[in-house]
Amino acid sequence: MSNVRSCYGPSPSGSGPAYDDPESPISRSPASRPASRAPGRRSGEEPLTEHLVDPDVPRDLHAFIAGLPKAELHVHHVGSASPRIVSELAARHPDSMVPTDPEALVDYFTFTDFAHFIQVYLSVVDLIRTPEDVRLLTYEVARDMARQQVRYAELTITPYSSTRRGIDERAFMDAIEDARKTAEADFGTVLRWCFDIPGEAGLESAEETARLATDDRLRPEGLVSFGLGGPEIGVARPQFKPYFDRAIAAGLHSVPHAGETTGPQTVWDALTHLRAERIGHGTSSAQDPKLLAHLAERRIPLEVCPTSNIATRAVRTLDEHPIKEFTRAGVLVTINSDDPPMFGTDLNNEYAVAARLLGLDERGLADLAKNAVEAAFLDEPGKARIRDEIDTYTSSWLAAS
Ligand SMILES: O=C(O)c1cccc(C(=O)CC[C@H]2O[C@@H](n3cnc4c(=O)[nH]cnc43)[C@H](O)[C@@H]2O)c1
Ligand SMILES: [Zn+2]
Repeated sequence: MSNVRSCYGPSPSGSGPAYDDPESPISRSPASRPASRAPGRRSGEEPLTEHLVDPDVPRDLHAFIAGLPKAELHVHHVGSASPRIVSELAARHPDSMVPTDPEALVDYFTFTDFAHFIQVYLSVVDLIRTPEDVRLLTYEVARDMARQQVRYAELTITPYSSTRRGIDERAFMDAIEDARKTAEADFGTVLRWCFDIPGEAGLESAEETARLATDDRLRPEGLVSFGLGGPEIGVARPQFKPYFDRAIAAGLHSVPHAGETTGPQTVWDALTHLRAERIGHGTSSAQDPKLLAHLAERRIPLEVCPTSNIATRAVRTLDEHPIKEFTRAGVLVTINSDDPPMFGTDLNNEYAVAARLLGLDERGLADLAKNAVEAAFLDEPGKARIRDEIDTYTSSWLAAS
């Protein structure tokens, strides 16, 4: 059993904050809620997961993070399905093997290793069977993001997994686009897509993903990048070069996972063969000083997902996470949640983890949030808007302190 539990269980730090989604059937009692934040510091509704409070991070800093406008660059579509969404989908498809009982989900979302995580992940993929399921998932994920003050997110979607399960490709694209536009209008969160190849599914999946991403009749307006996910062991990056070449030629950015569960050579391969512009995880880059120097010099960002790395056992403990080595080497670090409910985290918690591991105060956290804006595949006016929001929020927070 992993020492990191799902959102229903103890915190990554082991101190036991439990999931407190106000809509969750197992919200904590008011008595167990964290003390209220300083009055007048932020407006709007409660953050989604105020429960995730690292005791080593000052409460005020948690409150600052909760209100900080953020961008997220590495977060999976199906992996973002909250217990509330999973329950709703499981109710629609009662023959599914995914438990609906929150207590059972605690164990279900506890992983022995990366392969086990993928096995569980695919059982949740099996819950997405109709275009309406796709629309519901996408829209509700945006709602959850907006509650964490996420202004912009690049959501990694694996269209192959849906089309091979029989969802019509046109209806799939319409569903994500409809959800994207409605969510932006309703919540103000801008969504963009990264279509990823599930590498372990072979070159057939690469062909299908490249086709869906580059066919002008299908390609959704919100698509900005092309990725490669799933297990890395035995799934060499260079074989995907022709598919990335096609995607890049069609104007998409290259953002493969690399160095999550294998060594730094995989990151080099992603850079050399797949022309990666950002690296998903890149955790093992820390083992290769030349690689770190290369990433820093070329300003190739790492999409760091600390809690994910513990949950899948890619890294043993948070204190052993190489994030500090990345920043020390001058690498542009962005903070992300990967598959937040499955890993018992959310983006706010990942910022709190980063604050602790990097010793950041409010200004440091604001800079971290701006790293994600810099690394985003968003136009300059869009970036400037979020940066201004971050600066205004931070200045008024500090002025009130
Ligand atoms: O959909 C299928 O039929 C299928 C068949 C064979 C293999 C696969 C996959 O390997 C799907 C993996 C899927 O996992 C996603 N994901 C989510 N979190 C992570 C992560 O931390 N690291 C790598 N991959 C992750 C990713 O989007 C893959 O496409 C599917
Ligand atoms: Zn990922």
